[in-house]
Amino acid sequence: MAAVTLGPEGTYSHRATTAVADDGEIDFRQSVTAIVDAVASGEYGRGVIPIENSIEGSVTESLDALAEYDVAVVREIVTPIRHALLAQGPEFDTVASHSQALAQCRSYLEREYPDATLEAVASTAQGVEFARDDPSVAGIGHPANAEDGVDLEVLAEDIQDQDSNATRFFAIAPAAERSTGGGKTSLVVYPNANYPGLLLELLEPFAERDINLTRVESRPSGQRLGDYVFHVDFEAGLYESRTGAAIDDLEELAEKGWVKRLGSYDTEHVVE
Ligand SMILES: O=C(O)C(=O)C[C@]1(C(=O)O)C=C[C@@H](O)C=C1
Repeated sequence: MAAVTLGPEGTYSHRATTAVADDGEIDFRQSVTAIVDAVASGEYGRGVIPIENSIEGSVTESLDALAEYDVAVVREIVTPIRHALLAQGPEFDTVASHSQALAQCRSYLEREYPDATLEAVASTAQGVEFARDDPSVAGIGHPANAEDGVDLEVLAEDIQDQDSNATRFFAIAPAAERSTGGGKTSLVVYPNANYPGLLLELLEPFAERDINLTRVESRPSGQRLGDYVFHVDFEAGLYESRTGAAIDDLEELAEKGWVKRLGSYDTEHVVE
């Protein structure tokens, strides 16, 4: 079953995908939304998208695409992210990378290259491609990208602002493959309401049943200012009766909006 992820070859998403692509066939898209769209339409059986980073937080395009498209989350992949600075030589004036990678190296870049122009591009691997084409550009990405094609110099390694830098990815599948088994579950809740205590009421169904929430993130609904969609992750499977009861309560609270079950899944830690 072919999988699709963020390209070109050599992105961190690509590395995470090799962990879950059964037959090794992997295609690439230039944006997370295009990946989710391709999986929702059934063009691909699997997709891998970045969700959250330990330094920079949510990948908001991914959260919004999960709220908008009908797909299932079938696995969570957590991988350490160790960035390198790659260029044809030390004389460059621009650093090109994914906005998440630039942000994860913010202190390093301000300290070592305060005058460099930072250019946000579609992915880390695309930034490295630009560096390969242009001596005035350096890329930030996985150090192994230096060896593909025309060699680049690895000017510095481990330039992320925290040694423990890690990113969480979701493997997604067409909605019909939604699983109820697995240790964690993700939901998206749109209450379409705003009153004192609403957020507290949304969290109570989990607290009452001793379900441990691992993340609550709000995103603008896009409908009007101050109106939010909530992404909720917790440690219980959809197959558990307590999860079903908690979701029943949520559906009642969100009677003017909706509750979307993204699926239950297990976590894989990929170390390179
Ligand atoms: O550009 C890449 O290599 C990606 O796979 C994207 C991405 C992200 O969006 O967070 C993935 C992992 C790292 O956190 C940096 C960038």
